[in-house]
Amino acid sequence: MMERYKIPRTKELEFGGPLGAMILIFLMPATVFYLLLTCHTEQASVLNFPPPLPPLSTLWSPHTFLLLLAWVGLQAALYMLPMGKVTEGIILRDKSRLQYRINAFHAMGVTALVVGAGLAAGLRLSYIYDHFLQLAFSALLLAFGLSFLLYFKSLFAPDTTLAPGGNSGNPIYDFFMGHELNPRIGSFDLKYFCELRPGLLGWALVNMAMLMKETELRGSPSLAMLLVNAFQLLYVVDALWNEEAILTTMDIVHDGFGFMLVFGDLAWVPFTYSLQAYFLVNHPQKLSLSMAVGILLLNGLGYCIFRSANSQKNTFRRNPNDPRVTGLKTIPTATGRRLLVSGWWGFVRHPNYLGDIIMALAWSLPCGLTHVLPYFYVFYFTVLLIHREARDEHQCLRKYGLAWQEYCRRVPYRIFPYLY
Ligand SMILES: NC(=O)C1=CN([C@@H]2O[C@H](COP(=O)(O)OP(=O)(O)OC[C@H]3O[C@@H](n4cnc5c(N)ncnc54)[C@H](OP(=O)(O)O)[C@@H]3O)[C@@H](O)[C@H]2O)C=CC1
Ligand SMILES: CC(C)=CCC[C@@H](C)[C@H]1CC=C2C3=C(CC[C@@]21C)[C@@]1(C)CC[C@H](O)C(C)(C)[C@@H]1CC3
Repeated sequence: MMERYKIPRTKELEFGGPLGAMILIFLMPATVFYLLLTCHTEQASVLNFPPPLPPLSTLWSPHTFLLLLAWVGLQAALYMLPMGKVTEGIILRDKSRLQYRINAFHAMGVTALVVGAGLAAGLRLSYIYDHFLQLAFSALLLAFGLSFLLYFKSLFAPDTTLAPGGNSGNPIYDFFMGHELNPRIGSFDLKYFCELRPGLLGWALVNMAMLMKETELRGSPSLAMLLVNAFQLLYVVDALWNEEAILTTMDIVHDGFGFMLVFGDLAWVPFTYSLQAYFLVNHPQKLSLSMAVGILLLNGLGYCIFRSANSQKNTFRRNPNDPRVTGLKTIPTATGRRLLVSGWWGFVRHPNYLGDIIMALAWSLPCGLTHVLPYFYVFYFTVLLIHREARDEHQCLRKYGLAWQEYCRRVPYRIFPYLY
C-alpha cells in the first residue's frame, strides 16, 4: 500500500507571520474603502486622509448583497455545466492529480449573452456605479464568510490535503494563507472557481458599468474610458482563454485557499483593479490621438512580453520536445526538469512580470498625470510582483539548488533588465 504523504508544518512564515497576517486582514479591506471613498471626492487627492466616511448603516443593502450572490451563483452554475474539456492538474505531493473543468471561456460567452439580453430588456448597468460602495461592502462580507467556512472545513480535512504554505498551526496565519490547498465540494473546486470567474468577469462588468455611467452623464464614452475598458478586457479574456495555464501558478500549486486569495479574488480584484474606470467617471480626461496611440503601443508591448513569456514556459513545461521550444537552451536540474536559459527566460528571470507591469502603466496613463490615485494599481502591482518574485525565487532555490544558482548566474536580472 502507498504510504500516505503528510504535509509538513510550515516553518518559514511569509508576510511577517501571524502579526503581518492580522494587519493585512484589516489593511486589505481598509485600502479598498480608502481608494473608493477618495476616488469619489472631487479632488481625488490621496493626501485628504481620511476621506469622508459614510455611516456604516448606508453600506449594508440586502438588495446588493442578493445581487452579488446571484452573480456568484450564475458563475458557479456555468462552471458546473458539462461544457469544455476536463484536464488534470500537476502531480500533488501525495502523487495524486486533481481533475479540472476548462470552461471559463464558455462561461464568459454565456455571461455576455445574459448581460446583453438584460441590456436589451432595459437593464441599467450604471446601477453598479450608483451602488459601488454597497457592492464592495457585500463582497467584503462574502469574503469573510467564505474564509471562515473554509477555515472551519480545513480543520476536518485529511492531512494530505493541507497547503504547504498554510500549515503553521497558528490559526490567524493559517486563516489568512489558507489551511487547505484545494478545498472542494464534490468535484467543485472552490479556489480554482474563485480565481478566474466571479472576480475577473466581475472586474470586466464593473468597467463596462463605468463606461455606461459616463455615457449617461456625458452622452458618449471618452477615449480614455474606451482604452481602459479595452486593455483590461483583453487581459481578462486572455486569462480565461488560457485558463489551463493557471493550474501551474503559485496560487494553485502552493498557496492554500484562505482570506488572502478569497478576498483578493472576490473583492480586491473587481473593486480596486477597476479604479481607473471609476476615476474617469468623475474626473474626465482629454486624451490626444497621438497620446492614445503611444499608450496603445505601450500596452501592446507589455501584452506581447507577458503572453509570449507565459506561453513559452507553459509549452516547455507541458512538452519540452514541442517544436516551438526545442531551439531554446536549457540547464538540467537534479529533479529531472530543465530550466530555460534562452528566449524570454534568458532575458530576465521573470519576463512575464515585466510585461504585466508595463501593461499596468498603460492602464493608468489614460487617466492623465494630474492625480496619483489612478496609479495605485501600478504601485501596488510592482510591490506585489517583487514580493512574489522573492517568494518564487526562494521556492525554486529549494527545489533546484545548484541548478537554480547557475540559472541566476547566467540570467542575473530578476524583472527589470540592468536594474533589478
Ligand atoms: N494581475 C494580477 O493581479 C497578477 C498577475 N500575475 C501574473 O500571473 C502569471 C503567473 O505568475 P506566477 O504564478 O507568479 O509565476 P510564474 O508563471 O512566473 O511561474 C513561476 C514558476 O515558473 C517556473 N520557472 C521559473 N523559471 C523558469 C525557467 N527559467 N524555465 C522554466 N521554468 C521556470 C518555476 O516553476 P517549475 O519549475 O516548478 O515549473 C517557477 O516556480 C504572471 O504572468 C504574473 O504576471 C500574478 C499575480 C497577480
Ligand atoms: C496581499 C494581496 C493584495 C493579495 C491578493 C493578491 C491577489 C489579488 C492576486 C494573487 C494572484 C492573483 C492572480 C490573478 C488575479 C489577482 C490575484 C488573485 C490572475 C487571475 C489575473 C489574470 C492573469 O492572467 C492570471 C490568470 C495569470 C492571474 C493569476 C494570479
